[in-house]
Amino acid sequence: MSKTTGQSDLEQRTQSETLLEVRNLKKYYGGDGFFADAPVKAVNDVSFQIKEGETFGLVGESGSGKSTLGRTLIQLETATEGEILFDGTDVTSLSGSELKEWRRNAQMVFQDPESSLNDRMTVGEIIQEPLDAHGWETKQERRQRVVELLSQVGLRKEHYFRYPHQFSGGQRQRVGIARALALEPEFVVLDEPVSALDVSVQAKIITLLEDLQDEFDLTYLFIAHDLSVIRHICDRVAVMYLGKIMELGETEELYNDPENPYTQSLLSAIPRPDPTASRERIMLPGTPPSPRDPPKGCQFATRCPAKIRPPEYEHLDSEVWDAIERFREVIRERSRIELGTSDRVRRRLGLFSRYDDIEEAYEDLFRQLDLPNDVNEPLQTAVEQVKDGRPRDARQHLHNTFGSVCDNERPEFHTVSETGRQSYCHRHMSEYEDVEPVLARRIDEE
Ligand SMILES: Nc1ncnc2c1ncn2[C@@H]1O[C@H](COP(=O)(O)OP(=O)(O)OP(=O)(O)O)[C@@H](O)[C@H]1O
Repeated sequence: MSKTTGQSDLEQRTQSETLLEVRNLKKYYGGDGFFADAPVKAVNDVSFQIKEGETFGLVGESGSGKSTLGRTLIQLETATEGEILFDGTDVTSLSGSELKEWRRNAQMVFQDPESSLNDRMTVGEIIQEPLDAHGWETKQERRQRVVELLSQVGLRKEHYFRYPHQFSGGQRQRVGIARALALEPEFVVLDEPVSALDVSVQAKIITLLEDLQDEFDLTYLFIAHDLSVIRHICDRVAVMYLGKIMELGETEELYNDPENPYTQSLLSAIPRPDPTASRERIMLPGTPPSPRDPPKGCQFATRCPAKIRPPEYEHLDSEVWDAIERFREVIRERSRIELGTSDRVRRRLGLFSRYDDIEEAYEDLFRQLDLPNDVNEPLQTAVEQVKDGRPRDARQHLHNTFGSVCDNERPEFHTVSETGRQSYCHRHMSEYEDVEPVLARRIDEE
């Protein structure tokens, strides 16, 4: 990338061209066939752009869809729907030589250098393999290129004939990087490239990646669950949850002033050097829902500490509200279990069935709480419906009573800063209270 004097790297990258534009991308697994389960919605309608020369981060909990998104961008996976535009061409529709050319130009470095390198090949052969596959120049020039790559990633010529198992984790990752760079790609997906390494080695590999980016004008998609690594290396970052992007913007700004309740919760978990610093840890209740059955409204609705409530429950104690949300989670899970034949027979004979433990769940969650009538009645109705073998009705009943816009409608992306940061949350609409005071109140209550 050419540099203009007086501008920081970030300023230049902000102004630079879009390398890749992702539009409404979906990647579902399974779900084909009449009797199949619902598909796993690993990536569920995401749109963003990656600029030339930047490092774009993807962060989020395990299972949020980061690797699937990375693999789909370089066409190791076929997109279910949507577009990935590179130079105006949709790479999801490529085939034959055009697809081969895109695969040359877009490479991937994997998390685990242990298993991603073939232990029966020498390091030289491993790095040379993509050159051979693409018929790059002559055999002698390929050998020469490998020697050059070894030196570029900080290895030596004599390493050519060694085997991966003779190398340390850091050295193996250098081999993985050399292999990815062999065909001079423009775009590299780095999928947790340092998470399997010791901390001291991590720093060296990150420095190497930064140096290589400058030297070869590379654009990176950097995937990690480690928030500190992302903060260190990425210009911009997208925070993912259950297949969706929740917030996207410049890294420093997003880390200093997160706007989305999910980003706030995620960042609050980073240990702070100063224990008296103001940000309190937000404990997320429950577990992420199944990606086969994601919430219909906001993906984060079932766990959100700033969830919008129906007006009549606005002032309900947070402890009671959280217990209602957990109870809804239990019922949601019940409604996904189909009772087997023996369980159905047991129920008909009046014996204990898997649905009967709903009373226990109710007791565990609400025993110690003082429940107003307009809360307890719908809960009791739901308990009876589950015991009666109708968990789906119970789920719907609780949805009708306690559901809000967060359960019913997908949020829009809202611009939440002057630099154009985007956040996916209903609370950014003027008719609702902002996220910040709601979370502050909750933390005070705890
Ligand atoms: N080949 C596959 N077949 C079926 N489901 C899959 C497949 N690959 C991923 N998934 C599912 O897709 C969802 C997203 O997985 P993915 O690996 O992309 O998440 P991730 O954020 O990268 O998590 P991790 O950090 O644990 O790798 C998960 O629910 C996962 O189980």
